[in-house]
Amino acid sequence: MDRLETHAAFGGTQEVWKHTSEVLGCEMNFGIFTPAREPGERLPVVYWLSGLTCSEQNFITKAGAQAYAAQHRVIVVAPDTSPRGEGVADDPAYDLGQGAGFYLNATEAPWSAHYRMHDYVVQELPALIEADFAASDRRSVMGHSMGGHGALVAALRNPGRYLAVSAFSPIVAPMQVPWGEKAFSAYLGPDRAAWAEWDATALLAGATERLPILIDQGEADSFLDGQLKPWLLAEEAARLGHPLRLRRHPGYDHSYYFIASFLGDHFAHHAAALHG
Ligand SMILES: N[C@@H](CCC(=O)N[C@@H](CSC=O)C(=O)NCC(=O)O)C(=O)O
Repeated sequence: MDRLETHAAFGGTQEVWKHTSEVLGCEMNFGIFTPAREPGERLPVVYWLSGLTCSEQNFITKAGAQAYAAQHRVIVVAPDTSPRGEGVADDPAYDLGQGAGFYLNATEAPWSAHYRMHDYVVQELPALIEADFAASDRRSVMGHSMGGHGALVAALRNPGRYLAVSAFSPIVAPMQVPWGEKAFSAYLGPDRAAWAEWDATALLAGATERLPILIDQGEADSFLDGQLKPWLLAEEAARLGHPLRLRRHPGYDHSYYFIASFLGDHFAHHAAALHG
């Protein structure tokens, strides 16, 4: 494992590391912010999952997360959004292939050779973080757009693994929107029954844990009506009695300006559970 960057920030350290992922079969970068801590102290970890076209850099450079992580004494880990490299399948479109891993385990060639982002972010990366950094095994997950979908699905598929979950502008029902239909057709094939295992709205009825969900959504988001449709998850949650808070914000778009505006509320939500 190689450290590519280190920067002092808010009394702690923002780093970027490169490592070889056995699960993905390629080299991967991730960002990790570690607050100031006592010698030997281990801190809980917030995993951030980014959206389409992102690398590990977008969140660590644009969201302003380090101030909140330092305030709440949590580590923040931000992985890349797909396997990468010359030997990894890709597509010229921004919403498929490298930069668009959708946090699932692909079953269809050529994608199945490397695209196992669910197992990477849920299993392999936390195991590395908890072995090689000052991290405890108290975890939470949040994300944006495709990464919001990833956060919701990671929590719903893995009861007991995360103490909190939240999302900004998530793709809540990928089976019902063009981004998800395109990616799931490629990565999972034509059987829509297989798709349901990676769709938060479809998974909610079978959830064995009622972990509260916090969602923030901008009303000036150009993807809101076509790709995101957060009301689909909110309606299903209401039907099932699953705790979900959907906050709609007039004037805010899909960008990191929106994320930065409300990220402090998400850190407070996560920290309450992680330190509780
Ligand atoms: N067509 C656009 C779409 C890319 C985009 O908006 N990406 C978002 C996430 S969208 C859902 O997953 C993003 O986070 N972009 C990075 C950023 O720093 O803003 C395009 O190709 O630009």
